[in-house]
Amino acid sequence: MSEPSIILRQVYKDYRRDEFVVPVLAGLDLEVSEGEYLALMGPSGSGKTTLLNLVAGLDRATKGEVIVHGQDLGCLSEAEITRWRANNVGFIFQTYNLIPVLTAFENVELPLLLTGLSRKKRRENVMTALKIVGLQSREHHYPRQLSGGQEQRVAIARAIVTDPYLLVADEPTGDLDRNTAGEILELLEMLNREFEKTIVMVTHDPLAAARASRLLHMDKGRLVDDVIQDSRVQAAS
Ligand SMILES: Nc1ncnc2c1ncn2[C@@H]1O[C@H](COP(=O)(O)OP(=O)(O)OP(=O)(O)O)[C@@H](O)[C@H]1O
Repeated sequence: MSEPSIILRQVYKDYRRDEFVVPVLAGLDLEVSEGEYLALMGPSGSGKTTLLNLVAGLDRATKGEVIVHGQDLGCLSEAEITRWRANNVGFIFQTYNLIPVLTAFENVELPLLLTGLSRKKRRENVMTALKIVGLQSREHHYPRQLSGGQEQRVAIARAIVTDPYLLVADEPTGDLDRNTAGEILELLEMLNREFEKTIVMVTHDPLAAARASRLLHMDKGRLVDDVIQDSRVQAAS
């Protein structure tokens, strides 16, 4: 662990609905070190996804600072933050969000189409990512020809293909049975330990949370508990 590389200082987030203002985060402070694997838990509506979206540059704070990997996200224009996201963040969703008419290879290649990489280099990077998730033999398969667990693996390959600094995962095992969920969690843990990806994961699943190196509990937009889980492997088994 080194310098904090995600810093939230006095972060406020309100949503506006017509003339109503819904305050969700009210003065949140948080520091995450490079290489940490953070799980966010808490009741529905407590602000977990809101926090995840701010850290990933998908949404902006109403007030306060969000600094990720040395970049103050509040200083970036819309175009700059889109580019920043493409280079720095990999996204993993509960429902995989694969494009049904594209093969596994083409789905994983998508984020690389925004870069200036040659076709040959793109192919190399896609095959490396598919290999890391154990699906190099499924490159020509369409999402409907894959199991849920395999679809999530393809989605993870797509998230890592640009070699981002940060992976954000919103309920990554929410749609999977227990065994398949365990395999996906092992993969995330490997990406954290071996590839040193910083991970922020929202989850309702205590088994998933037990895999993380740090567990934050949120309630009503506040951080109410912050636990370093040194014994995460034992806790998960
Ligand atoms: N775009 C939006 N516009 C208005 N209100 C929103 C918006 N997004 C979220 N909210 C509100 O903000 C609050 C926090 O939502 P958030 O999705 O961050 O909670 P959560 O802890 O992730 O919940 P869950 O576990 O159910 O996914 C909720 O009351 C929600 O209704």
